[in-house]
Amino acid sequence: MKLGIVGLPNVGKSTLFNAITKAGAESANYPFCTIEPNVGVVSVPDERLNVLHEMYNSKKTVQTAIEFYDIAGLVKGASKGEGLGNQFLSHIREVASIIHVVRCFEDENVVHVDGEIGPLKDIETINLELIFSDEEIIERRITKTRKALKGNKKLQGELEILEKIKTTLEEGISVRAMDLTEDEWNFVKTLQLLSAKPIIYCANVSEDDLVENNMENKYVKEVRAFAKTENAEVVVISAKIEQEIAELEDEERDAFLEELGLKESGLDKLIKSSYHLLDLISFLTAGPEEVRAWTIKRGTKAPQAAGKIHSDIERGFIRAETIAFEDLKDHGSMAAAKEKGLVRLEGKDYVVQDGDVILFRFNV
Ligand SMILES: Nc1ncnc2c1ncn2[C@@H]1O[C@H](COP(=O)(O)OP(=O)(O)OP(=O)(O)O)[C@@H](O)[C@H]1O
Ligand SMILES: [Mg+2]
Repeated sequence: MKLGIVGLPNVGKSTLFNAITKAGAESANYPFCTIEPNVGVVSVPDERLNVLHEMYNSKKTVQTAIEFYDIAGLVKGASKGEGLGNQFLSHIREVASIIHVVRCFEDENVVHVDGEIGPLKDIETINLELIFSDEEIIERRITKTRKALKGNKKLQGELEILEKIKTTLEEGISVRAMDLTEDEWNFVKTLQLLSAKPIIYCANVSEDDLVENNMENKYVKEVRAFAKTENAEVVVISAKIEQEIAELEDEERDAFLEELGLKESGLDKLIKSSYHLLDLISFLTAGPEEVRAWTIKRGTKAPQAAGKIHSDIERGFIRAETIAFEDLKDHGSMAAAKEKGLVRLEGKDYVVQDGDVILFRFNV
């Protein structure tokens, strides 16, 4: 489950990556500084764990993690081999979701590959490369499906979706913006299209905009307007400041954030949003030894969730003693919540919800 950080050269991708992962990837003020993708594992902040940690007086807290890929800058013509060309399109193919960094800061000292700042044009440049690459895939697939259709009439439905996708791509619109049924999405997922990947637009603003303008400027507005057409989320950050913040110790960090008038760093917000973008949720386990968040796909049933902890628990699954985190928090302890009848005994068909605190009963 990886996210790829994508964008034009020199817009702040590696700076953001370093801030998120504290990894120290090379970032520099020249285009194509990054060639091979950097990979970083990032803990997902979860305040619920702090509450449980206090409640259980646990020895240890374990957060979940996701992986970020810092990909090389993409330029116009990449789908035809320009810049670093198909090589990084293939890196994008490997990730489940995309963080698209868009330059929204003015700084004469930082080169823009097109000579001027223009978020809409930048977004379009990147998206079109992904769209061109998808077009090739779709065309090949349509040819193949037409041939196979002669022997198998069932493929007619698929062909219709493929044609619909082709038309959308030809209009320069990403597949993720399409209005499709659940069945159609399930089919689309099998096609591995780049423009179908879920996306967050990450607007990278200057320090001044962060402090003085409440993270808004005319560029961010452009990004928001575009993102809306795809129902995509926008997260505003200042990568440069975030990198500075990331280098601080926890206490200094809190003080600095307060000084800037921020409740949480933009990064924490970005990481949380990224987690949801991957369609992941967390269930929690708690005890005196450890409190821990576990990652599952939304829609996972109790036994498979248990399998994340240990395959024996999945195999011998009896039931899941489950309580919603908020209920547990409101009552202060498991015993009090139990008394109020808030702990449910869930069976093998129960679909685990985000924030469920679970104790699995099993038998092997
Ligand atoms: N919010 C910001 N304000 C001002 N300068 C910034 C901001 N974010 C990044 N920069 C600067 O922009 C330059 C390019 O950053 P970075 O190397 O992270 O870009 P990149 O997108 O990874 O580029 P490449 O595609 O070449 O790898 C650096 O000098 C960095 O300090
Ligand atoms: Mg870079």
